[in-house]
Amino acid sequence: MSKLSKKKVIGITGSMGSGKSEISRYLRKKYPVLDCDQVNADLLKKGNLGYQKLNDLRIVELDSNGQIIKESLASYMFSKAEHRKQVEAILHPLIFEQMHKWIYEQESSIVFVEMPILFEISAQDHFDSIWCVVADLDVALSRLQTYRNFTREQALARLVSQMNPEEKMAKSDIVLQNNGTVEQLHKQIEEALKEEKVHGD
Ligand SMILES: CC(C)(COP(=O)(O)OP(=O)(O)OC[C@H]1O[C@@H](n2cnc3c(N)ncnc32)[C@H](O)[C@@H]1O)[C@@H](O)C(=O)NCCC(=O)NCCS
Ligand SMILES: Nc1ncnc2c1ncn2[C@@H]1O[C@H](COP(=O)(O)OP(=O)(O)OP(=O)(O)O)[C@@H](O)[C@H]1O
Repeated sequence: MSKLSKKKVIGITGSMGSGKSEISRYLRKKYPVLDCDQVNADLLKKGNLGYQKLNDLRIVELDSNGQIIKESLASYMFSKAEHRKQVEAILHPLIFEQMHKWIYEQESSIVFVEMPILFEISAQDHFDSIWCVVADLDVALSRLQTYRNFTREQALARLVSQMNPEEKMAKSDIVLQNNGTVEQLHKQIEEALKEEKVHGD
């Protein structure tokens, strides 16, 4: 049980393009799932706290509507490790604040939080159990190029700044393999849910 609530809080992590969103989409039929990328996207919207803090530092480019141009923030962040740390130090505390507020508000006894860089930012203590989804690098790159309009170079720049899948697997409670079909992934999710229930509260 989470130290913060009487709910079982399960983190879903994995590298970019590994299949986290597909897992979340499936779980949402029965459980509340929070997407931390979405939380971050909301914080970056014009006028919100993340927007204000980054805009005050003049490190973001704005479009004609005054919204942050994500591509320019991404190239700033992923071009230099210290830039990434600077932006993360601003956004991560805000993301955690939103996450805890959301967990508190849920009525379900099991909730899920999709957090792509959970291990990179040592967020393990926020979760009772951690699921990691992995796909081979070539499989993930090809899915990102086909479905998400990334170039190979853009996808690789983010992937190299993330922890390697072997290390993530070793630190996780449950590993889901996603090199096969979506149906094969769904079967593994059902098995993982059974395991979580056996290990109970
Ligand atoms: C770089 C930004 C502007 C890109 O925005 P965009 O809408 O294109 O992508 P989105 O936010 O959906 O992220 C897509 C993927 O990029 C990767 N990514 C995002 N932030 C990071 C990061 N700090 N380190 C490594 N990879 C990252 C993750 O795999 C993530 O799932 C945005 O991700 C951002 O502001 N990141 C900093 C905040 C953060 O660390 N977010 C992760 C939340 S756990
Ligand atoms: N087993 C699969 N077979 C075919 N396509 C898949 C499979 N799993 C996921 N996909 C597709 O691959 C793309 C990447 O998967 P998904 O969005 O779930 O990954 P992700 O880990 O959430 O990525 P990101 O970190 O970029 O958000 C999506 O378009 C998704 O529909």
